[in-house]
Amino acid sequence: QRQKSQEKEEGKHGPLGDNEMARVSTDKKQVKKTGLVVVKNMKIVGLHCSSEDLHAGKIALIKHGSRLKNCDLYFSRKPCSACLKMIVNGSAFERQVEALPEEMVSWLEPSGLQQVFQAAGVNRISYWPADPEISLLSGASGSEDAKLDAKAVERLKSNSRAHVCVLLQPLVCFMVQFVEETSHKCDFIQKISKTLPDANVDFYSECRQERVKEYEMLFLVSNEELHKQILMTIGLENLCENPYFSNLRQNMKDLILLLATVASSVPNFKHYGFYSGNTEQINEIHNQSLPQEVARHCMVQARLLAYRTEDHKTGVGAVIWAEGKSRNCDGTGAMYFIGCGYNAFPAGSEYADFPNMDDKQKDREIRKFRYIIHAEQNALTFRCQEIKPEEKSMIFVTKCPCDECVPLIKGAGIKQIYAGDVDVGKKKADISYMRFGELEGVSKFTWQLNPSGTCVLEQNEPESRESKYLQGLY
Ligand SMILES: Nc1ccn([C@@H]2O[C@H](COP(=O)(O)OP(=O)(O)OP(=O)(O)O)[C@@H](O)[C@H]2O)c(=O)n1
Repeated sequence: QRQKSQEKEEGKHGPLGDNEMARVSTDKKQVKKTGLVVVKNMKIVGLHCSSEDLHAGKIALIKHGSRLKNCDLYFSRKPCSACLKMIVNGSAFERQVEALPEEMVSWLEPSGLQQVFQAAGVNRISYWPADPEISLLSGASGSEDAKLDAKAVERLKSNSRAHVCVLLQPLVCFMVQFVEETSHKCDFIQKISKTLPDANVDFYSECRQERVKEYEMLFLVSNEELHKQILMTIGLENLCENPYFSNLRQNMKDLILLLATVASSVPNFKHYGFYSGNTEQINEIHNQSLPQEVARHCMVQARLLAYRTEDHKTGVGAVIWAEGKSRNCDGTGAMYFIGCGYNAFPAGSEYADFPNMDDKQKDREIRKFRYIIHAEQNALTFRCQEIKPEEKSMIFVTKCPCDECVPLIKGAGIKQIYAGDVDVGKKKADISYMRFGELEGVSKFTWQLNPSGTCVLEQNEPESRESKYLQGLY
């Protein structure tokens, strides 16, 4: 197909010259996948990824437009000049207006000023301090274009109101250890150990090692000298001296280890995945589950969120995605982010505003359960997009939805639930999990061994379907 459209193009404009072709192909190679999180008032309002045609920053502009005003953007690579110039565009406007004499400002009012402020840009742009979006890794010393781009980025940065920075704090003490222990004990790993008691006990550590390698490849410049050169080119020469450089590398490695640990709690192991027990259900196109790799990825997002919990004992995370009717410009394909949440006391409450005892506490009045907002409830409350009844929307929850949440999820029009079912059918002291098993009209995909005995992905997922999604999610 690509060849055909290329021929068509050539018919219109004449074939591309050799130089032009070479430029196009190096351009493609230089643009590495970039992830981007858009945050407004401490709330995630967008999760994007670069696609074949567009960088993540441009996608955010297309999707949010002037709603990017006052947002914080978190990039997995330093954005290139083409993205940055658009993103800081509005902020420069605001600065100009601030500098205008008072008479001129009033002259601009009412409609003129309003327009200027509507165009105003983002607050802060943070990026991961490794290889930038226009890769400097293509040659030992980086290609000329990439270096020029890095210079342009610096220039745009120093002339913009938006604060462009690296945010990489050391993890709190014992964080990795805590995450490892909790990941090891999470419902997904527990289910494998229960259903396959003689599975290699070390499968969890093996998965973790694999993930660490994978993420180091993605996020770390393995050669330290090369990393220093990159930092120097992207204007971070002050981080190249020790102890700053070694601290930076250590913080990056710790975070990679933490991500890999969380990811290995939803492991790619044997034929485990999110499956529906009801085979009739999976035959209907609308109810088809996502490719396993994508479902696992979204569940890892939910697992990460669970660490923000305000519950002393159990963290739960939930993420809602929807699939539009057609593939759009985002690297996440037709899938787009709706909202996310974790279990916590009502937003804005202070420490000790509410009781926080668990069900072991005899006095029922000081137990937490009447006050804690469940992860699914927060995801629904703080969603940034509407849930459209005609679209396939899905929620990923790290724990089985309880009786309070099941009717909410169904009532909100969510079509699919991905969850664990370890507690299903249980009536605990304060929370019951009876309704999930009986729930109808919403497809349920629970973490289990593939009931059909073979790997569904190999059996009937054409490769294109898997890659259609995966393209964007990493
Ligand atoms: N689908 C769910 C299920 C539970 N939770 C949260 O998970 C925590 C613990 O739930 P659970 O372990 O099922 O309840 P209990 O065993 O009663 O918890 P505890 O022993 O801590 O009282 C609670 O904060 C609850 O709000 C949630 O957010 N979403």
